Amino acid sequence: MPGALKQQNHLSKYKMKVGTTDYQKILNQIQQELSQAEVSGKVAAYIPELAKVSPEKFGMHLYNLEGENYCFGNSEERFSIQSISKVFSLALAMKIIDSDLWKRVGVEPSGARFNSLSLLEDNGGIPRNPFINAGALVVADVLVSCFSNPKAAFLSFMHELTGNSTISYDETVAASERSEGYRNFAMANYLKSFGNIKNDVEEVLDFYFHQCSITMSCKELSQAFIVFANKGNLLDTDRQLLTGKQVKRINALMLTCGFYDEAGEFSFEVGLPGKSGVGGGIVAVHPNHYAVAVWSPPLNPKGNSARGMAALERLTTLTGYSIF
Ligand SMILES: NC(=O)CC[C@H](N)C(=O)O
Repeated sequence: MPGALKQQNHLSKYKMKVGTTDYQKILNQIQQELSQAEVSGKVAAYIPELAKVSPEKFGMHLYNLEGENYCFGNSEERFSIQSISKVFSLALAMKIIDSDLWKRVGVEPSGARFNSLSLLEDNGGIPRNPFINAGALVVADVLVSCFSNPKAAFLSFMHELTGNSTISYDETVAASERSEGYRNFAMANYLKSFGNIKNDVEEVLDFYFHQCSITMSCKELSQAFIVFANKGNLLDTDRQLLTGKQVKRINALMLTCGFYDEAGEFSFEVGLPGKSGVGGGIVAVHPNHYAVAVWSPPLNPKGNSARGMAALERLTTLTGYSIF
């Protein structure tokens, strides 16, 4: 059938293009273009420890389903993953309770800053999604309810996901965030007033500040996120850690809510699901192809890494493919 043949040719052409992409050449070009470019933005200072990080840091690491690694710059230096941790905590909570979780957290973009309190009033204490702080605090509450030692359980999930038992909390960063964490304290108390935090507010915040304080490098993050590009399977052992449905939902939430009130812009410019953190990291996933992490501390006014967003826009433009 001529029609079928045409389709097959088209598919093999696409495969060939993906298969022959010279990622290292593209990453080198991104490094060259963006290291010199003037990038506006400010390193996060509302967590005092984060203000000490050099704005010059710049690294990127791409890990694909063939198990190949491509990188440049400070790609092996660990930094504070901050809100990127919300993807990991959500994945763990979904493994445990799933459908009940969605009675307590929504799945819609907020169109507001990551730490906005205003929408909670209108939505009766149900956060719009799990990636804004309010939603992540509810997810943290779920994990605190489920484990006798939630911090240890979360780390062991991280170790299982990455195959790397050296990943840990940065106690100095956690204490630093706590010392100035008035807004998150307000938010947790406000959620509690609606009955959407079940545990002691102090305990939930302690867990939340710790999950955000985890340090990982771009290399480690891209390897951790490959599970979202690989339908829930760990790449090294081929073990199924998350179901296909869970991965579909997490990727959908990353695409629509991963960048708060800049999720549309990220989707428009980059065209991949992803998640940012105020430590300057961004991780993005190309399902069935790769996971990529970039780190550059200066943040744009929406709280996302300015150079990181530009780097990922160049990646999907230079490779010529995104999920769209
Ligand atoms: N966007 C972020 O990375 C925010 C995380 C940070 N720990 C906070 O709660 O403010």
